[in-house]
Amino acid sequence: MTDLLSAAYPWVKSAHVIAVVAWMAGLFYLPRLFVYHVEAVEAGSGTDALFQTMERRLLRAIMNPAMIATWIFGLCLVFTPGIVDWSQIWPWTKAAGVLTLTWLHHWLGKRRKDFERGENRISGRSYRMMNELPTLALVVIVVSVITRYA
Ligand code: HEM
Repeated sequence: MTDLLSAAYPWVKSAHVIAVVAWMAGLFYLPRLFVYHVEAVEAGSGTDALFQTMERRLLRAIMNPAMIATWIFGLCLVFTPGIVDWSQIWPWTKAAGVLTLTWLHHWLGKRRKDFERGENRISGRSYRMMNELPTLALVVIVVSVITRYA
């Protein structure tokens, strides 16, 4: 099994980064849709229904599969011999960033259901602030994997 993972390493890493890009696109875009949904759309209108469709499809067709693929390929990389040394710091800072993004994904999924029920309680300003979280996590993750500081 570990031989297979070593042989597939460049392909698995490529698939991992492709999945990451798709996931990040959704994590940046969904809270931005929520900002406009709160600030510019009247509840119960046709535009409300259109936003709900865009939000549901973004989450189901892109973000959920991309998050799952990122995790599966990422864990394959973790189990590839010689790639991760847990005595170093970078895997832990990366893990903190990844857990933050995974939490944000689930939080956004719950807020999408609130919009669907017409029960959103969160302001556009708060969604704007949440929109900064993926940027912060991305900086931590990319610096961790690229610099691989001790
Ligand atoms: C979901 C759980 C994740 C796991 C278990 C995971 C694990 C890994 C591992 C073990 C590597 C291989 C490092 C190497 O070959 O040097 C890697 C590479 C990489 N990961 Fe992740 N990762 C995850 C999520 C993410 C996320 C969310 C991002 C970006 C936001 C990301 C960005 C990258 C990049 C850019 C590389 C390539 C680094 C390089 O080749 O130097 N990963 N990942």
